[in-house]
Amino acid sequence: MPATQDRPHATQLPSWKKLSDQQKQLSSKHLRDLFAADPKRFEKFHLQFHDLLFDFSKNIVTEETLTTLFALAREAKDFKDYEVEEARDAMFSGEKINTTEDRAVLHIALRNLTDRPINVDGVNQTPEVHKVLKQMERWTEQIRSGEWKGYTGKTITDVVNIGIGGSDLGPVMVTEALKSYAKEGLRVHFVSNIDGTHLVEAVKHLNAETTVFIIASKTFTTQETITNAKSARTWFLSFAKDQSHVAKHFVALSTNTEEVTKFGIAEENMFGFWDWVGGRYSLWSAIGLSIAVYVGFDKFRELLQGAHDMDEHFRTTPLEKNLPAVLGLIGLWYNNFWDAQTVAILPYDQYLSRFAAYFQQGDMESNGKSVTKAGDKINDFSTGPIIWGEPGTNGQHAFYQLIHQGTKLIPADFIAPINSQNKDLGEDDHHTILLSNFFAQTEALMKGKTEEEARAELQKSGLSGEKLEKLLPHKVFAGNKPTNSILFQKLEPRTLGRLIALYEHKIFVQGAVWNINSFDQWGVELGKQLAKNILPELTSNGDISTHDSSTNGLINYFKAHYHRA
Ligand SMILES: O=P(O)(O)OC[C@H]1O[C@H](O)[C@H](O)[C@@H](O)[C@@H]1O
Repeated sequence: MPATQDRPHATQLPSWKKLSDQQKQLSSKHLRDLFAADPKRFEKFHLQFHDLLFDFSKNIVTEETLTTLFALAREAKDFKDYEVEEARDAMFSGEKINTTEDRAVLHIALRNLTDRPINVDGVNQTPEVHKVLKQMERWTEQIRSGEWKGYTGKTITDVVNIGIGGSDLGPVMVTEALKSYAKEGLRVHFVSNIDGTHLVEAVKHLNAETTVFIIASKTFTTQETITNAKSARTWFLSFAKDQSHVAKHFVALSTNTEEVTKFGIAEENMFGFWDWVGGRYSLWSAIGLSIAVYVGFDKFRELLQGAHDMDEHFRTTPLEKNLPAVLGLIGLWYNNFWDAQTVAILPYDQYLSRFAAYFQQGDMESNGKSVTKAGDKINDFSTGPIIWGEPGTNGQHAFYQLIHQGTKLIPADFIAPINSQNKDLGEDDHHTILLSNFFAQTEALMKGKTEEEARAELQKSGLSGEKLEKLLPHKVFAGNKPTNSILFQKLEPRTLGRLIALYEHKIFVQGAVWNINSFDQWGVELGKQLAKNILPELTSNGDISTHDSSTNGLINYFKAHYHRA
């Protein structure tokens, strides 16, 4: 790789320049015209993978745009180590692509249920992965069958996962998504926030005799998790009294045996994983134990299988037919050439209510970077988008107004099952109503409503003259708002696995084009460091004057009004 001063930026690449020109040409066109000009647009711009249908025809793209995006993904060899396909191969072969932490990135190994060896430093990781899966399976069955008893000999009814970030969001999202597969009489709860309220409210109605705590922390040093775990232990011991009962009620998911043992959890109750599992990619590892116990190990295995299906697709399919690549490159198109700052993820499925929140961490922690892998400051293009969203149709009654008529461009992903898990509720079919909204919204966002159409509508409703003219501009929809539509048969574990892995690899593709490290997260450190300094100041005597006037003012105001007990 050339020295910093000789390295071209992504923006100087031939395809980048072409895309910039194409954007200028396309900005005078409307999606309506693109559809009118080509009746085969849907046929051309959709892909299918097993039960997933990915329609990207309602994007402001032409075949030329896509060809140039694929070219962009393949060039840029001269300023980085890998183009996208090479970067992908490097990940799959266990290379240490997380360069700032000198780690491999192998969540794909966690769902490799085959015997294909995946080596790190010459050591095949597959047998170890399968060993932990076996251990998880055993424990899951013990809990679900009632064989594992609490300290008074009762069957476990409640499992509380204590973790935060990647050790919380994945299990929260997936247990919600697969709720319909849950075992009757076994509940899962999640405690993540250091705010004591979270723990207090979670355990309020639980019985210590029938509750198991899963302490989930890759590092086992995360302040929130360890504090919550200690308080959970205090709560538990206030009933169980005897320290020896902790063994039957606390298990740990971690890479840090030493800290787990120090906490008082026996090694046999620890489920391990490895430094090559990033927190936000860890639901497939032991971190998924709460999922496995809730839905059963077979279903957890199906989830892994689904992700593995997508891994294989991503690994072996040319970019042109590769779902994560197309999703990623279209996202990059808006991010870098249309100045879109955000992406809305809008699942028309109540079970996917935490999907957007999950990928807030997945995407924003991965691609929220402003230096390249080589350490060059990025100041001429934008990296990871802001991810947000809520399930439809709730979002429609809340924030869609801004997507339709605001001044910002918000590309959106619409996601829905074709068949609901819940049918025959009464007179009306909820699911067709739900899906009619999905189709209507994507159509409305694409087409909009012209002034002529709005005028005709107002006239039809009996309005005319000045009244009509006054109202008219408010009734116009510009349209031309891009959306992706993803439909799948039913929210089954295997499908969910495919869907999550699709978004994971989308993040990978974008990070690879931008040449950033999508697998570290140094940005979360500074606040943690400062909080460590501030904590003793909150309980010390007298006013604080070591910070800026705002921070001093806030701390001193807090101290003046805080009552510890
Ligand atoms: O699993 P842990 O080591 O407790 O880490 C939990 C979380 O905290 C960190 O601050 C990171 O930002 C996350 O990526 C991580 O998932």
